[in-house]
Order: sequence, then C-alpha cells, then structure tokens
Amino acid sequence: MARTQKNKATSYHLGLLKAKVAKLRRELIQGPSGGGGGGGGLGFDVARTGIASVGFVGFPSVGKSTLMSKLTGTHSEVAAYEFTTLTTVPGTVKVHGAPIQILDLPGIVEGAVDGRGRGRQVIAVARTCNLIFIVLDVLKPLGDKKLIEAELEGFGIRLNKKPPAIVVRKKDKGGVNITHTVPLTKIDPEEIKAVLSEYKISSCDIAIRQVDVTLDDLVDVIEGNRVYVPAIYVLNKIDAISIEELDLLYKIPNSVPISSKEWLNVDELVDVMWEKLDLVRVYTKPRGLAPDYDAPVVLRKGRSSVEDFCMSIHKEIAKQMKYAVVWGSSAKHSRGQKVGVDHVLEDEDVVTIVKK
Ligand SMILES: Nc1nc2c(ncn2[C@@H]2O[C@H](COP(=O)(O)OP(=O)(O)OP(=O)(O)O)[C@@H](O)[C@H]2O)c(=O)[nH]1
Ligand SMILES: [K+]
Ligand SMILES: [Mg+2]
Repeated sequence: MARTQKNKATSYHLGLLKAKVAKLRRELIQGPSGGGGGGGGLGFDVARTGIASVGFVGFPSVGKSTLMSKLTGTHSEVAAYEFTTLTTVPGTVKVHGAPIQILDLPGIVEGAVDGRGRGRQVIAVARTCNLIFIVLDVLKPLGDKKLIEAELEGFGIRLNKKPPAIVVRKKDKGGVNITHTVPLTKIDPEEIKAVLSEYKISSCDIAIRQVDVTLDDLVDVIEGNRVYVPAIYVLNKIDAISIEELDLLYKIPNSVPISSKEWLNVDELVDVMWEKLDLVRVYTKPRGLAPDYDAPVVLRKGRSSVEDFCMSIHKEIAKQMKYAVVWGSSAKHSRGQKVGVDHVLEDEDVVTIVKK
C-alpha cells in the first residue's frame, strides 16, 4: 500500500486493500474459531476495584513496576533483567478521594499482537482500562513509542482519539448514498465504495460529520469493536539525561517526563492522570448539615446523573427520593437548584437527597 501512489485510478484498489487488512487482523486477534482468543489467560484477569483503572504498557525494564510499587505501596517485583513481571499485578492509589486501580503488566515485545510473548494477554487487559500509561525509556522514546502504538492499534485500541463522526446504516436496497455536512479532505467516494464492496455492503446510507475522517476511520466504524482510550506517555528515567535533552522531550504531546527511581515529577503525572480520567466528584450534604468533603462519591463522565449518584450509594435511594438539591457548576443558581433523577452532575457538585 505504501508503494502505491494515491490517485483516482488507484484509490479503489487501496480501499479494497485497507478493508482486507482489517479483516485479516480481526481473524488474527479472534483466532480461526472466532472466539475471544488472546484475552484473559491465567493470572491476567484480576478483580476490578476502584472507580477507574489504569494499565501500564511498555517494553521490558522501562520501569513500570518501579512506578507502580511506589505509587500504590503494593509490591511488584523490580529487577534489572527483562520480563521480571510475568502477570497482572493490581494496586490502588487514592487521588482526590477516588480509589484508582493501577494494573502493572508484563513488558511486551514487538510483534505482541501477532502472538509473540504474552503480548496479546497484556494488550487484552489494556483494552479494558479507562486510561493507559505507555511507559517509555527516555533514552529511546520515539522509536519505542511508534512500536507500542502499532501494537495497541493492531488490537483495536485507539489512543487519545474520539470515535469518528461517521454513521453507516445498512439497507436492503437503493445503493450507496453518501452525505456529508463538511467537505471531505482525506477520503473520496471511490475509496468508500471499495471498502463497502469488500464488506459486501451494496446498499447503505453513510453520513459523515467530520472534515478529516480517513479510510481507516471508516473501516473502524464498519468493523466495530474498537475501543477509544486516553493514554499518557510516561517518559521514565529522566535522572539519566541532561536538562537540554529533557527540554526536547516536553514536545511529545500527552507526555510526562518522570523518574520513578528518584521520584521526580510524579506529582505532575498524577495531576495529568486525574485530568485524563475525567471523573466527577460529588459531595453529599445531609439536610441542615455541612457537606462531607472528605469522602466524595466518585462517578464517571457520561454516567453522572442524580440517579447514578443515588445508585452508587444504595440501590433503594433513587426510589425513595422525592427530589434533590444541587449546588455547584451543574446548578442554575448559587442558592441550590431543585432537580430530579435525570439531572447531570458535574465535578465538585454538592447534593442533598430529599426523601418522600
Ligand atoms: N535510572 C533509572 N532506573 C530506573 C528507573 N525506574 C526503574 N529503573 C530501573 O530499571 C530496571 C527495570 O525496572 P522495573 O521496574 O523492573 O521495570 P519493568 O518495566 O517493570 O520491567 P519488566 O517487568 O521486566 O517489564 C530496574 O533496574 C530499575 O531499578 C528510573 O527512573 N531511573
Ligand atoms: K525488569
Ligand atoms: Mg515489571
């Protein structure tokens, strides 16, 4: 594909190839039986605790376990030799009152997705996390970054990316109908038709609402089964480089340079982790008393309604509730707003539940 020049005559051909590659990848990941191969495995699935989970992915000996042990106070073997960690090691760190599960994982090698080492199990765990730390050694960050990204992408993980704004609706007849509310800069109708024909979709409505969608985005939407996960590039071992070298590293987007051994800049890493997790803290205020700022109820963005809040305290509370009073950024006015179960709460809101 890299050798084919893109023009009107070849774009249909390229579209076909892209779709074929995606289909082969899917078979590779799922195994010939179509079952969920590659996932799980003894010791890889651990009990999930906390409100969100962060998985550590990286080549061997970049310092994943050193970071995880010190951050959580949980012991995970550290040594100078590769593949010290052989399975998932869970720990917990509390940030702003929210328990976050940290999953230390074995190192992966190039070709992990294609079945080398324990890479498939490792990446299968990473797929289920709310945030991925891609841990890199500062002495060779860029090459390793590319390789790890390719492994994760090969497993259907999309890093720091929103789902593409493409809707494909299959029909019984009527042919292919493409509509777009914006000009398309990176995809043309010929390629779209090629991809559709490879998937044997002869009739459908396609609506595109994003300028820079690519053919890969279209393949992702048709294939489904993609996960969109935020990631932080943790550039570890900065104690081993000079200040000048460190300045260059700061140019990598979504990166935080640290030293897990010397415990440098880990505060910044925790701050960025908190931002990326995008959690919603809600403080409970019993009627007539001051809010409890020590123990927030922590919810996820998109699942932070008053009902979600009630459910996370006790199943029965939503049923018993007459209304709630909310103070904070989701409330219309500062003296508190009376709301129902559908009201969406925001970070650091204060809530009083009034029962029937
Ligand atoms: N100089 C320096 N060395 C570090 C740092 N963090 C870890 N190391 C060293 O790097 C080596 C590997 O550390 P680990 O924490 O075992 O690395 P890992 O990524 O968990 O390795 P695997 O489990 O084998 O994949 C050890 O000798 C650590 O002491 C750091 O910030 N600076
Ligand atoms: K190691
Ligand atoms: Mg380790």
